[in-house]
Amino acid sequence: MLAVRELTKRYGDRTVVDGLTFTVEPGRVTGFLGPNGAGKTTTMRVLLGLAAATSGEALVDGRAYRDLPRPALRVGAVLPSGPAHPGRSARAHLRAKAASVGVPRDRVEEVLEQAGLAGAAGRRVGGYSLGMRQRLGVADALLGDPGVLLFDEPVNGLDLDGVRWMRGLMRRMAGEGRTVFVSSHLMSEMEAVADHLVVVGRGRLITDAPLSEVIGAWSRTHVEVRTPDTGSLGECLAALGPRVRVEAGAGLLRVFGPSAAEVGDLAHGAGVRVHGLLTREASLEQAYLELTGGAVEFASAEGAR
Ligand SMILES: Nc1ncnc2c1ncn2[C@@H]1O[C@H](COP(=O)(O)OP(=O)(O)OP(=O)(O)O)[C@@H](O)[C@H]1O
Repeated sequence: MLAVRELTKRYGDRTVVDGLTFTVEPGRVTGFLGPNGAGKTTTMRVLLGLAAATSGEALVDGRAYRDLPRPALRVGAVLPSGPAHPGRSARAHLRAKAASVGVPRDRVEEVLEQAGLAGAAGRRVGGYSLGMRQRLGVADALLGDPGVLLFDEPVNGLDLDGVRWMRGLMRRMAGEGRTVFVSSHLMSEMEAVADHLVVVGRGRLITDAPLSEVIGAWSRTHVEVRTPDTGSLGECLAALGPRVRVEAGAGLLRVFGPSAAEVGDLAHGAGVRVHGLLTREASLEQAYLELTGGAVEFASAEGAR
């Protein structure tokens, strides 16, 4: 289990994590979601003892990382930097680590197998593809058979096979009762893998809730209509009464309530030209945009509009 309590991290006069409190429970995949620069990596680094908290605490199984006896047996992390020296083979790297953390040598072959790297284990890591380096990161994290696993943007740079494999691995690890905490800014990825979400923006907690609850509360299936005559169609829709809600944009209406067929028929009946009609299902992406709209640190001018 992970517990972050009132965690604050400052770099100079910049507060990048700001009084963050949440727990990550075992037996499920918890997604750690937030815009670029929201403080996800920093929080993970504090949990892993790689950065010091300015105040508050970040605990693994009730203790700060530095106070964990044999931490590699408690917590494993898959980080974007990857674990190994490029001149070494994966096997040599893992054997050295096994010796230093007191894990039997046989375990190296097991984790190489689990990570799908057995066939390439004798090759220099410097020649590995990004996907193979990610797999080595997984083998490294699993070496001590830890109950807690952290993944920082684990599918970055992976091909479809790699993405599916990584998803399966995270689900399996949670199914075995481990604590699985995974950061990402990829909505589709989180929707596919997470049971629970911790969403942050500008270092602060935005929400901590089951995935289904986040989608249910912050996103609704609706119909998107592109029309050069938003005014007339908007009026027809408003006449349908309170079961219909309409949001207007430039040449675009978002219609909550009726189906796409109803909206299309209504437009046809009213002689309004429609250039596009699309059902947008409730999704994490929609929910996330609602939730984090005000918290994006590096928005493009287009995004900000
Ligand atoms: N060592 C450091 N010194 C100074 N500033 C830092 C340091 N590490 C991170 N930051 C800043 O802290 C902020 C939060 O960064 P962090 O990497 O934790 O965010 P993130 O949520 O993981 O974002 P991303 O999705 O872009 O990785 C960023 O603005 C970053 O520039």
